[in-house]
Amino acid sequence: MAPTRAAPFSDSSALIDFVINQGNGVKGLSELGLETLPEQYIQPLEERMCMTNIVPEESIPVIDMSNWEDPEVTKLICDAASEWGFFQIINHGVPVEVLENVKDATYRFFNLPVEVKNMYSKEHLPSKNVKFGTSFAPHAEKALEWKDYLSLFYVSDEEASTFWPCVCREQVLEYMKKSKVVIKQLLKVLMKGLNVNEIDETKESMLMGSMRTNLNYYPICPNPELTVGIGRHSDVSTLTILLQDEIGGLFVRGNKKDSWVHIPPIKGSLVINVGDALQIMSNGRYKSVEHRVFANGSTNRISVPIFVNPRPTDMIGPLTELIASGEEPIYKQILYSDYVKHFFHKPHDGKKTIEFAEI
Ligand SMILES: CC(C)(COP(=O)(O)OP(=O)(O)OC[C@H]1O[C@@H](n2cnc3c(N)ncnc32)[C@H](O)[C@@H]1OP(=O)(O)O)[C@@H](O)C(=O)NCCC(=O)NCCSC(=O)/C=C/c1ccc(O)cc1
Ligand SMILES: O=C(O)CCC(=O)C(=O)O
Ligand SMILES: [Fe+2]
Repeated sequence: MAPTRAAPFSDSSALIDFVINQGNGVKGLSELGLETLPEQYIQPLEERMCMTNIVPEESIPVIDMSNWEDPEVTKLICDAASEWGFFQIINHGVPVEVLENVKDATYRFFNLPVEVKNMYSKEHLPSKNVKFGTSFAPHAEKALEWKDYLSLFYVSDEEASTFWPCVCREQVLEYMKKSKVVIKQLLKVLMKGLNVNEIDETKESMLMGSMRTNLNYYPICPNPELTVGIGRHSDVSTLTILLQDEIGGLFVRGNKKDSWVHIPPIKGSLVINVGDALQIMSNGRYKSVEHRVFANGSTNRISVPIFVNPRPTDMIGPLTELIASGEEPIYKQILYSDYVKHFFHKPHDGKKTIEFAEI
């Protein structure tokens, strides 16, 4: 590790150049051994961890998927999706070694030399489906987030073998493939909870027509209390399947006013959350809930979400079955790629994205 330095950058543009343009990311910053957090990462007071009202006595449901068709289990799933928007699943059928392999692969990717990782940045790769980046929307954010990521949009195995980094390709593909079984089970249960008993081809495309896996890397941070790993947001997916490591730091908005609830790591479990697309399709019945990730002062952390999405070309809106049964639609029909573009073009701002779809 380089000797400890307080402020190695002459000005703000030198730091931005190092982190974003040269592709060193926050991992590069972290490895400089900075004593203090660069000011670009200092979040407004209200977004910081010290201002957060954490409720230790609450926790999201943990659901055993062994008997996923049992009415008691299906009720737990539907209730969790409408009350919390988040739950953890155990005995979900995705082999532990598949999960361990994808975590190892995440470290392998981020430990590559900067020049190699940089080949996967937007500027350097001809494919739009692979993106190595940092923070969320660095050109639009007032304060940056302490996170680097690799985002992999799945098109086909052939496309992946051409463009995805070979150090993680097979492991991510296997993780996606093995997760599909439990994704289908969850969607079947959630649709049944809305009295939608058949998932035909059109509906399957709307629910899970495209998938994106992100490898998130949150390096050790000086002054973690001043910044965030990821700011408050809800996902724009239908469902997100999240693998986190044993470090912790993911918080979800609780049911009490202004409260936040920690999602404790459980070995072998997966965190499931409802995204905006499912909130829209269920006409508000299932909730996509704000969540955020704290920065950590002593340990690197990784997480690997699979975002299960409609296809970019799908029109999404409240399901016809719900409207036919007499419900008043609260969301309009929108082109899914317009919704996602709206999300990516602005900094994280909690639950605001969904206003784009409101009538
Ligand atoms: C609308 C997309 C995303 C892009 O369309 P495009 O017209 O080809 O436009 P660009 O590729 O130029 O991307 C538009 C902007 O979004 C940015 N972007 C394009 N994917 C990405 C990307 N995965 N990451 C972070 N910027 C991106 C991209 O860099 C660019 O930023 P900028 O150059 O500043 O205009 C299109 O690929 C699409 O419809 N994809 C399929 C659906 C899809 O990916 N859904 C997303 C599910 S992801 C999700 O639920 C949550 C993600 C999330 C991620 C990070 C968080 O911190 C929190 C949550
Ligand atoms: O790192 C985590 O635990 C959560 C990541 C997340 O919310 C996201 O990538 O959308
Ligand atoms: Fe998220």
